[in-house]
Amino acid sequence: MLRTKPIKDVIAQSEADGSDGRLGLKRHLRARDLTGFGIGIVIGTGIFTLTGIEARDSAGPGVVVSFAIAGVVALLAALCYAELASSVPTAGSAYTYAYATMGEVVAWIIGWDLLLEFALGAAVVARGWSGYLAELLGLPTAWFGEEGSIVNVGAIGIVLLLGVVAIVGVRESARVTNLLVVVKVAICVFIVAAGLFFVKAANLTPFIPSSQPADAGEDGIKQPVTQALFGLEPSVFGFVGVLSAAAVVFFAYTGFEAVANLGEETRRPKRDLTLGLIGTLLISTVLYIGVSLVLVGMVPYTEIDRGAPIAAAFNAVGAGWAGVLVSIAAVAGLTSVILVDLVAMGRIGFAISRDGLIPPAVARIHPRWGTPYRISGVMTVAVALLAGFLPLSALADLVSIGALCAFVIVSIAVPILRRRRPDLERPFKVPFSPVLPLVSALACLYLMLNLSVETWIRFGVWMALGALIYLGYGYRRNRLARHEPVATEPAGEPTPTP
Ligand SMILES: NC(=[NH2+])NCCC[C@H](N)C(=O)O
Repeated sequence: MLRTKPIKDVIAQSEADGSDGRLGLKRHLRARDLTGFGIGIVIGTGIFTLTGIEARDSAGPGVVVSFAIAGVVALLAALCYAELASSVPTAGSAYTYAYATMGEVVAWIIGWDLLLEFALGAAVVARGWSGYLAELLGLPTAWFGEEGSIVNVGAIGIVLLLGVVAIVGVRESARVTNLLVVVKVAICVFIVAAGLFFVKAANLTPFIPSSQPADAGEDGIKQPVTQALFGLEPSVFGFVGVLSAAAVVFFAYTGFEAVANLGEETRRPKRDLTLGLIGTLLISTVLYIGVSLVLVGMVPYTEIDRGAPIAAAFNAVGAGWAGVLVSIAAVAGLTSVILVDLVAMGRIGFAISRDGLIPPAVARIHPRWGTPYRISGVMTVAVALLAGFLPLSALADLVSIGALCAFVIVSIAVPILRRRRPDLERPFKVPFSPVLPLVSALACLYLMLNLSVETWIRFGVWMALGALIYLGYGYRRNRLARHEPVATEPAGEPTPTP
């Protein structure tokens, strides 16, 4: 279980599989596309809905500080990702780094965790997408996400449609994503610029309302683990509220890691992955702080709308036309989130099955499209079913805990890889290692602990399921266990098993 996959094999494999002319993934992407993918997956439901809920219920105008805190933590993790991704550009990202540094069982945990994050990320956002679309076009909500309806046709439709785009090619996906990103970023900038005229200083005081007792849910399962552990009275507002809001709005930053899964499809991975990762985070942090500041400045926090806070804020100041623009941005934004989630999910599944921890037959790359079409196809259908039939709104926190868990491992992997393979070429290095990577790991862990008891329980159930699959299949059947070469076979044609 602790066996590691030698880093030279990882590199040889990603180079062989990724060179054009073979049946590998195709190298089409440039730094601009990577940043497009990054912003494509990052800016979405988080800023358009969570901002309102957390300002109203947990942090007040201090939600701006929550976004700043979450942004700094995400940036630290992105620096760690940048070091690993630029020195070992592989489709598996965190999963592969863990395989090379901490051993197979940790790698599997992370791989399984990432599948949760990306599949559920796509499904949760598809739900939100459907609701926004129905509102924008006045469609019958019974089919588009009304509470209690049996099937959500809109969510299924968008997932299948974008699944096809993801399978047909990474270049096609990049084009669609870039277009959507331009629309949503332009509208976000507009929101900030237009909203500034309506900001009232009075709305910003008190900036962090004083603390108040909170509803902890039945058996206290809705309160943050930190409060439950130390037996604190559940509370909101005050700095405690700002911190727990930071853990929730962290969702808005999740997904940037998808950039690191595109290393085998990038022309100059060593340079461009770093640019894509850090560029994505800087741009989104600035936009988030701007948008959230304008929102809490426009409306007293006690009157912020929970469903569509930004559009409602413009309505409240008599600029209802801006609300339409905001809805367009939300639909464009959510579309790109789902698309990039589906693209990345295929790459993670591909990397895991290439190693044989799930059946290797699904790792095959399509000869013309250059994408892992089988695994992407299977997982797209699974996501469509999840999005169509399960009540998902409560599961966004599960996406965040999945992301944070991966970030903890990736941060720890940085100093480990520096010791174990000191000679590895590192185009980008995290400054002040091991201090900064450790701070990053602890900060992510702390945010995890600020998520609710309920979320931890659900996460535990998913991980236990993963452990069963590993023991039942992956542990025995994978390539390292069977002493099969991992680097020499031409991609796309799995070695016939005797
Ligand atoms: N892989 C993921 N984490 N996907 C979900 C991304 C969600 C995105 N950050 C948003 O605010 O809408």
